[in-house]
Amino acid sequence: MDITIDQLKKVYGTKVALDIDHYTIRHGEIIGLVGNNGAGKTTLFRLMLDLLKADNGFVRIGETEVSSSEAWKETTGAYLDESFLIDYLTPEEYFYFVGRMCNLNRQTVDERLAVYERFMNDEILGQKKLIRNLSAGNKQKIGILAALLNQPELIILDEPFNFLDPSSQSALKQLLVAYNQSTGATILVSSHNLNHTTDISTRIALLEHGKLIRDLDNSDGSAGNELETYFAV
Ligand SMILES: Nc1ncnc2c1ncn2[C@@H]1O[C@H](COP(=O)(O)OP(=O)(O)OP(=O)(O)O)[C@@H](O)[C@H]1O
Repeated sequence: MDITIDQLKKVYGTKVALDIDHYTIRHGEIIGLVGNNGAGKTTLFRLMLDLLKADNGFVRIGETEVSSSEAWKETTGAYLDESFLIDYLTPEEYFYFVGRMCNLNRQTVDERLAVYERFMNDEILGQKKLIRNLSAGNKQKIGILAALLNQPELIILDEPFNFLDPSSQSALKQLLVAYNQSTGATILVSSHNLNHTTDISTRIALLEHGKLIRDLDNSDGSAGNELETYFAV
């Protein structure tokens, strides 16, 4: 299922937050989205998830414009920020709640989470703590795992390495690449960490001031140097 972005524009007052003429993401790609603060990364993800109304243009997932149908939600998993969580629930309650929305029983939820034991590192399940009392890193992990629960064909993660310790960052990279390879899913990840981005991405999109200024093939890991040079200036 390809994703098509066409003439997509979002403006706040006089500020152009995003202005992309055309961009296509092919099914199975891992796209790394990089760009300095305020470049438009989160705005792009919010438009892709129909959390924002575009001033012009559209995002299509497969044949469906995201703003005109809900069907794509069944095959899309996303975690952008803490607003995706329900902070008065325990992690288990939250996962079961998300599971129920996807018609997954508790046993299936438990089985699917068990695969990510290393990533959870004994700090998520069985803690008898509400999500609001967990560390920023563990909240981030809960959001990412909830996004994966329904085994989506498309995963969108905004700065998923934020707040994670180095071991968890490494575990997340392995987890995402393994998920992509075993399911053929498309994954979009924004990050300020160029090394992590180049480690996992097959293609890298560089956004600045709302414009897509580079579309770099990284299937052979070659985009790193160009990115280092660009950001060093
Ligand atoms: N609700 C809003 N009202 C006004 N301006 C906004 C709003 N949301 C975003 N912007 C502006 O749009 C631009 C793009 O913001 P966005 O959050 O998408 O960037 P980003 O690349 O995700 O940045 P960061 O790396 O800092 O998270 C910025 O100039 C930002 O100030």
